[in-house]
Amino acid sequence: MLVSGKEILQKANEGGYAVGAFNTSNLEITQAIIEAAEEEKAPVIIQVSMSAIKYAGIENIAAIVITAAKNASVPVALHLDHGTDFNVVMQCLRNGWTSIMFDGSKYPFEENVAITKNIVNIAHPMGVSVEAELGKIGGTEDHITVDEREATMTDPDEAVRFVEQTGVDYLAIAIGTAHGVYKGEPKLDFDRLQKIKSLLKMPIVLHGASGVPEESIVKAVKLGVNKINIDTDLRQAFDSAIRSYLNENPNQYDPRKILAAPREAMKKVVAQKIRMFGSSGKA
Ligand SMILES: O=C(CO)COP(=O)(O)O
Ligand SMILES: O=C[C@H](O)COP(=O)(O)O
Ligand SMILES: [Zn+2]
Ligand SMILES: [Zn+2]
Repeated sequence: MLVSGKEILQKANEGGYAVGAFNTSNLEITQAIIEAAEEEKAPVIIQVSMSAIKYAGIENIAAIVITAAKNASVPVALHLDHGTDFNVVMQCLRNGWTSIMFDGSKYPFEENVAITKNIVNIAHPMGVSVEAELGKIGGTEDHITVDEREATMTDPDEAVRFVEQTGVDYLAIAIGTAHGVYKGEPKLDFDRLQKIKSLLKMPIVLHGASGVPEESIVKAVKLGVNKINIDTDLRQAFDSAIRSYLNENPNQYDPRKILAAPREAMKKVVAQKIRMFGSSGKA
């Protein structure tokens, strides 16, 4: 069933577990996510970035995810990942998205508040939930020092003011994770997470969670993370499965046969993450 992001994440917050938010850009990734969630009897969030929307076409990807979500036996939300363009946010609202992230982290605080608040005012009457980002979650390839990374982390008091002024439903925070493939082991600022959760008590979102060791994920969930974003781990599962399939079957040219192996590999990763996040059996 297709539901709002808030419906899924409020329950996760009350129950002390996290829900996986997996990025899709096509049919096979969407099938892998939904099939794994159904087998695990878990709620799930399927998210589409602006570049994925550009790749697939907004109506195509909406039709794929919304149809699959409506037919699913578990709650599914369709979420815009890192929306930075007001017009794209409006297009998603018109095309049936049930959750929106407005990422205004590149703006000064007041400007981020103003744009986010405007989006909340439009989305909420439509039953659509809103995620915002405070602090900056960069990429692993951003060449910044540890001190610089620290300076981009979410300030707990600022987070309180931000949520009060915008009315967002969940907040993405920067506590040391980054998008993409980690070079070393990521160091998470758990004290900062604990402080933010104790002040806000709302669902907290962790971006850049691919490649973060299981014990850190489990600790982050215990301290109040309720939405965990995974993209890179699925891309890598797709990549290695399709390469080995084609190595072993060099004469295969049927796309359906070629894509079956990576779809299965991604499904296994999604199921394993769902169990790690504690949302198995929570549908
Ligand atoms: O945060 C993400 C999407 O918003 C995904 O992060 P990863 O690159 O670690 O998978
Ligand atoms: O946060 C970034 C996500 O992994 C989406 O990446 P993308 O913009 O390449 O689709
Ligand atoms: Zn961001
Ligand atoms: Zn992200």
